[in-house]
Amino acid sequence: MASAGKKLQLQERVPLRRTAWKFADLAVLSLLLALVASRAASLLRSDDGEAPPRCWLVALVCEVWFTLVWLLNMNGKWNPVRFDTFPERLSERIDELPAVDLFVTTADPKLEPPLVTVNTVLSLLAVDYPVHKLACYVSDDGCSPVTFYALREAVEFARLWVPFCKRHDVQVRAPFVYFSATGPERGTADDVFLREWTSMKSEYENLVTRIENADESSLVRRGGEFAEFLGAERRNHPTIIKVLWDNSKRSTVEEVLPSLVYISREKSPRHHHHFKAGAMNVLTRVSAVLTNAPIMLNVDCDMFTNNPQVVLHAMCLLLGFDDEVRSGFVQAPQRFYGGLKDDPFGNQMEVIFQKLGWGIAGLQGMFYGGTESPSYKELQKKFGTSKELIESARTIISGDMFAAQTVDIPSRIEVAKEVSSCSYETGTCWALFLVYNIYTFMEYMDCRVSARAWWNNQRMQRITSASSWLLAFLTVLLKTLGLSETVFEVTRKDNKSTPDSGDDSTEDADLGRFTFDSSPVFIPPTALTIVNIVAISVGAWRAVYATAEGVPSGPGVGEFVCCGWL
Ligand SMILES: O=c1ccn([C@@H]2O[C@H](COP(=O)(O)OP(=O)(O)O[C@H]3O[C@H](CO)[C@@H](O)[C@H](O)[C@H]3O)[C@@H](O)[C@H]2O)c(=O)[nH]1
Ligand SMILES: [Mn+2]
Repeated sequence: MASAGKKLQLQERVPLRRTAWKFADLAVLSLLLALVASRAASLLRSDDGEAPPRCWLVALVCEVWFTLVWLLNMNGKWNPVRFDTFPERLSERIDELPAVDLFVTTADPKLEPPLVTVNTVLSLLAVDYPVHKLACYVSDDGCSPVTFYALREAVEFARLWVPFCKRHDVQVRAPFVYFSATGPERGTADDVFLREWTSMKSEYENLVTRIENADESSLVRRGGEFAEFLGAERRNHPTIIKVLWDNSKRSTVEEVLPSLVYISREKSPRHHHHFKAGAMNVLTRVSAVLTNAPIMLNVDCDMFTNNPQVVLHAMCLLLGFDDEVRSGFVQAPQRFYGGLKDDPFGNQMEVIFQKLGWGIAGLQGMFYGGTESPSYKELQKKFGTSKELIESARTIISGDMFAAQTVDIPSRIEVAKEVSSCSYETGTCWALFLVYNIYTFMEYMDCRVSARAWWNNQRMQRITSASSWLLAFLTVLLKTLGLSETVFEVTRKDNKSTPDSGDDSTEDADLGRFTFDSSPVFIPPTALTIVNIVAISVGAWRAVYATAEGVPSGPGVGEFVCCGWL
């Protein structure tokens, strides 16, 4: 037992070397400083008592801001570390392991199909951890009898699925992913396995059919367990709590399933429900009176654990320090399943998670991503409200603060147009432009993310910073001034595990494309594009005119490249 000798180390903090990157960091920084210095100098120099052009000031502000962001970014990435965990060493401390409450939130049976939530729950029920120390709570803000029914059916399936996964050491325990592979992962030589695999697959298909055919009104008419859903309006109903599986009385090692509890918290038009945060608070309170585990793990309904040992890995980090207070939560990196090839929408964040995530881990510990994060409940309560702060800090530090650049480049172009004879731009600006882009490109190569993905991310950064970030800024401004309320729209989820293998060819063709609708979110980037196209056309005309007339006042190559790049 553990007391018999010195406990084996559960985790190791491995510093990652990045000497060459540090030089690159400094190179970009010195170019930025040189640019700011020369901009400031030329502003001061502006002779004849004439006021310097206003856009020069704007450019200076943008460049200073960009330099500041770079400085923060650089600091965040400076000394990255990786944490290696040794879950096998926990085997001798099994009795000491703390209980864990697993939380899943879902909000809308249409946008978040119950089958998606069911898969998340199944992958959690099947994790490698002492079963009687686990309890899973599902919060349903949709107050949907279909979601409840789906979970009820899922329990029956789980009684077969969980032992199957553990017997055969299945790696991905979300059935929709597991069965989307062409055949059983193991060699066909194993007869028993093959038979079980085939029968599990057909059990799962039956489950899918039952859930997909479930119909709200006929479920409610069934009465019994469903009676409480009768007349329950989504935004106005009392709390519904249902224990779908209870292993508290039978806490033997043979027990196959963790407890599973369904909760649809009370809603009333008179009280704000605070979206996911509100749901999490209710989950914390309900679990406190039922199982009251010291640790909780929070997962959104469209996620699953891709590693059955995830809770054990987390324990290595939560218990692995001499002073346990030092570790308040563990953040698993988000990997996207069914993500499109080459990240056309720039939202897979692989490079950010690796570069900045490990960097921040080296400073003080990972930032809180809002999900996939086992944590001590006490700390959660304490810092719960500061999540926005942490997230905004993340955005501020993150490498994609290109927002500055989007404002930056056009203003620089304006400046350049007024004084095209000014020559410093050719030096510092070009070097900065090249070094900066090569730097971000190399980061993608380093993380083994394709060049295409880099390009797509560059594009999307321009679009998001000019659209959603700009509007988000305005929204926060309006909210702060008390002029409007923020609304949260749940994003649509589906459970296709391989988007590019579907047979709906028209839908496939549109997968990597942007869908434009009437949303005002598209106005700013479209306006910017038009302005730049006009600028290029006018510039081209002026360049041709200037060459023809022999007057040296046409725009330079820099202007064209910058306009095009933007
Ligand atoms: O009223 C609500 C609204 C949402 N949710 C749940 O909250 C989660 C996140 O909602 P989603 O629409 O998927 O938003 P995302 O933009 O994907 O959320 C990301 O960003 C959020 C805010 O930072 C984090 O909380 C999430 O974990 C993270 O996945 C989902 O499980 C929802 O079911 C609720 O429970 N109640
Ligand atoms: Mn989500």
